[in-house]
Amino acid sequence: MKLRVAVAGGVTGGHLYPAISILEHLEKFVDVEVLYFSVKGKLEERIIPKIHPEYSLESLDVQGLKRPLTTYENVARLFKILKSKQKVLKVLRGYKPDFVIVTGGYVSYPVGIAAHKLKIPLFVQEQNVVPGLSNLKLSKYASKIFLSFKDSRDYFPKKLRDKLMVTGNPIRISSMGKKLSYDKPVILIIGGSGGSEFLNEVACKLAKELKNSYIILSSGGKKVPCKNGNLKVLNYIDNMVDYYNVASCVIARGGATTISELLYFDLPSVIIPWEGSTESHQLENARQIEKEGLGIVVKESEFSFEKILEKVRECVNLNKRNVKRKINPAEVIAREIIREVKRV
Ligand SMILES: CC(=O)N[C@H]1[C@@H](OP(=O)(O)OP(=O)(O)OC[C@H]2O[C@@H](n3ccc(=O)[nH]c3=O)[C@H](O)[C@@H]2O)O[C@H](CO)[C@@H](O)[C@@H]1O
Repeated sequence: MKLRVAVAGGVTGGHLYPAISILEHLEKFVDVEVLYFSVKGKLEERIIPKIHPEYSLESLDVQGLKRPLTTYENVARLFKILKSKQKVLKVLRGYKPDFVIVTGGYVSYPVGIAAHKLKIPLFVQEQNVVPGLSNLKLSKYASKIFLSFKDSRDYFPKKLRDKLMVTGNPIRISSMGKKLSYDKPVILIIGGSGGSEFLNEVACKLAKELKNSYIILSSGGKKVPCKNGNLKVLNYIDNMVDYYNVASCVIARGGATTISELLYFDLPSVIIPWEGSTESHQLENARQIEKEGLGIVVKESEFSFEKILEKVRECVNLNKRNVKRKINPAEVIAREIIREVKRV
């Protein structure tokens, strides 16, 4: 059986990697041909050609809506989204996918709406505890809505309850097959897929204090205000699993996909959610780490370096590693999609 699938979800790694993980798991069961709607100039246009050159990319010129939603600038942005819907409709009419998957972010909206208009089965996947606007709007057209956390159920209307499935967030971690090894504990600092200047500064201060550790920082290409022998700065890490494998402690923002990865790999962590995130959703994601007893959440507004230093020392000493194999939520989602598509 060969299935044609059209996908949207990107701009940030948090939306992109779950989509790729689902596609890779679908391929374990059936042949798939993939058309990916990307956003012009964004992360997916750099990553997909590198890891899946066989996917076709269809680039859309869209921008997300600013908050508060009632700003003048949003009129032009909304117009771009509606215009891109026409392009998506045309592409989907020609491509005739068997189904469409969206994993959120503003690019998902025109693609999901077009799928609904053309009566193509639509699957929505949400990473965050607090669902994103596009996914919420599209949920009423979806055949199934896959949720990462059960707390998300309350955000959807009661009449959609039957379509909701709590699966966990698909984990897509690339390995270079290269075993890294360090002779001191490794503290991995990731400011999400775009980096965080705030965490870059924290990394500098920690490197100065914790001489008996290596600090590895994914900086997102943002400014790092120091150079230090035990601080290794990478603009972007292509093989996260290799670094997760050697990390004793991870310091991160509250992006849902990073949080899910930390939970999946049972990595002790200190989470400092980005407070500018829409509806403070990063704080809600981060709380899941505390719920599982895997780490601690420190609010940026209550931040003090001394507190972080103390928490990082505790985190490095935790050494909690649950090596038992877990089922990747992507596998559950892939099986469910195939079951649904066969039913139609
Ligand atoms: C600024 C912004 O809009 N942030 C949102 C975005 O975050 P963002 O893209 O930062 O999302 P996450 O932290 O959830 O995920 C980042 C992903 O990129 C990967 N990675 C990261 C750094 C690196 O060097 N290499 C690498 O591969 C991580 O392993 C992870 O898979 O999507 C998340 C999931 O919807 C949301 O919760 C975040 O609030």
